[in-house]
Amino acid sequence: MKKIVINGGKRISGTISISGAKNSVVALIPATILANDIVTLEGVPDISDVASLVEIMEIMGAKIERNFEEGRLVIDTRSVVSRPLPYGKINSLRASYYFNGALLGRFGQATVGLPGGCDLGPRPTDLHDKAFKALGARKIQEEEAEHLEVIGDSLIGTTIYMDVVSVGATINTMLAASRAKGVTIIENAAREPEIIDVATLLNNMGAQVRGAGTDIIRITGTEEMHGARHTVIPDRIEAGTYLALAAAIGDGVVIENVIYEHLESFIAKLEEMGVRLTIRQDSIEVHKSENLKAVNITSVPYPGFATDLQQPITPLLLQTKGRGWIVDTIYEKRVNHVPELARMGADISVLDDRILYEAPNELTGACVKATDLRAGAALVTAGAIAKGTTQISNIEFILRGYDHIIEKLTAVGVDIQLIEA
Ligand SMILES: CC(=O)N[C@H]1[C@@H](OP(=O)(O)OP(=O)(O)OC[C@H]2O[C@@H](n3ccc(=O)[nH]c3=O)[C@H](O)[C@@H]2O)O[C@H](CO)[C@@H](O)[C@@H]1O
Ligand SMILES: C=C(OP(=O)(O)O)C(=O)O
Repeated sequence: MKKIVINGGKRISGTISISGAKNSVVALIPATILANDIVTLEGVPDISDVASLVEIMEIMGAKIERNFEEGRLVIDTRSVVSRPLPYGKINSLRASYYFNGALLGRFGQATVGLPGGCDLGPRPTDLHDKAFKALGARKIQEEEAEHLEVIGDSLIGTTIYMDVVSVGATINTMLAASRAKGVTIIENAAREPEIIDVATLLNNMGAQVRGAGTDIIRITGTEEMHGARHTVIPDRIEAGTYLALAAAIGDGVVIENVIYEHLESFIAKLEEMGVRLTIRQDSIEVHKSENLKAVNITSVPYPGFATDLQQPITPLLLQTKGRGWIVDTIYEKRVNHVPELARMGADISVLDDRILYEAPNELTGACVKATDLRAGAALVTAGAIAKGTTQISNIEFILRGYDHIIEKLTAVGVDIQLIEA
């Protein structure tokens, strides 16, 4: 079993370069199935979610050349067949549900094991079902998988209103509708940058997706799609994680390969706290920041404060002065980092789905458990801030989404190691 060990309490400085976005690439890889051709993805992060998706794609018959050093995947989907994708690998990540939209679009049928991903409380998929049904597919629930099949000759475009803003359901609908007959309109669509990234790839593959990034997306289905080359956008969540770390213990840290506009609500909170930043074309410099103020955070759909960043920013909040709270309106049970931070000496608790904290806190190293991906990122940050040694177990969650985290943090002066325990 692997663990991360951090000897914390040291100041950091230098440059961290951000990798391609996990929450984009996990949709881009299944999207390549729609092409029946060769698609090259650049800027692919070396994370275990990508490794799992590559394995699943190979089981389906895709031929994949991977060069993780250069961040490139060349995916040939010409010999992909729609075979049942069982539980197991599929269940190791959430994004396996994008195979439903992609396989349904290309083959008119899909049998995919139930999705997994981090335990953030209930993670329903009723809106995905609603969209597939509206497009003319029926679902047969099997024991550990679901089977989808087109009822008539093909999927038929229609108007779909999303009752809740959902990244997953918006992307899955775009995937299936790209190969449907006629026009599909998604109303109340999610507006995350990852949705624009997926739409860009689909359009480069010959689809006609218009309006991605707004809450109305219009997809004109096409019979044929083809190969393309695409560079994944930078990971705004990885960037936010390291910006928060730099604000807590940095003596000048540059986070490069970022798109500032994707991080506006996060940066606004850092500025409200008093963090000193210089924003450049594609990098953000975090200066040594002192006397930070406690702030309140409410996570909401983009362009609001991202749910994925509420856990990674928590250790920084603990270094401010005052009282504050966090409410996650997307996943209200996303609070598993709280008891672990309390074990490190934080004055933090959960009351009625609201995280309450009082700062400043002197954190001390402890043995803690990463219960999910972003809780794990929060513990890495807390471990780097804390005095003494922190041992983090369950780190496979962290490796789902952070490319070369040990190397990147070592380079700026964090005393961090991966050990076999
Ligand atoms: C809007 C939002 O911030 N989405 C985040 C969500 O995406 P993810 O794709 O996991 O979740 P969705 O965006 O689909 O879900 C948003 C909300 O809609 C609800 N829902 C979703 C699908 C459905 O069929 N029915 C339903 O009720 C969910 O319970 C949740 O409360 O988690 C990802 C991983 O942490 C983040 O990267 C996304 O930014
Ligand atoms: C929880 C996350 O991912 P997933 O939806 O894949 O579990 C995340 O990226 O923070």
